[in-house]
Amino acid sequence: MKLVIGADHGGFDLKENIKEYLKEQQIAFTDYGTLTPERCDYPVVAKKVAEAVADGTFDCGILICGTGIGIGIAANKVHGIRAALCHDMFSAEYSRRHNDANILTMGGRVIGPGLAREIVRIFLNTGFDGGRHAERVAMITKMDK
Ligand SMILES: O=C(CO)[C@H](O)[C@H](O)[C@H](O)COP(=O)(O)O
Repeated sequence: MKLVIGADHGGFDLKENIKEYLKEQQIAFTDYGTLTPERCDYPVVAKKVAEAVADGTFDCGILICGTGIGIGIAANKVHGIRAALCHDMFSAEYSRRHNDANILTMGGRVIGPGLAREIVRIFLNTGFDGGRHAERVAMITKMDK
């Protein structure tokens, strides 16, 4: 699985923490920034990460801003992206099982690293259920065009 991660300044600290977790778990990833805690614009990193997932460079992504909302709104503008804001484990599981989410978004000013790590673990280890959910996801993809 090829994974890309990105954040703005509001998600920087949580991104760094999640990177440590991924290293501990020996999960390879690429960091598309931001690489410092200086203020920056979340649509820029959202676009970079979302386009790289949409074109198949990566299988999935993790995007973090202050709330997880703005970066997810921006990512979902890219055709083929299903970015899901998850701040609990149930949502993380079902964003994969029912929505085939390909980007997880979280808010670094909303949740702590312990919960965020669990959310990442579930997101990365849960598959898509397919069936009726695939038909619904196809309807969403059609709306993209
Ligand atoms: O866009 C956001 C809200 O969805 C993010 O939380 C940003 O990180 C936040 O807006 C940044 O705000 P700041 O006042 O520039 O730090």
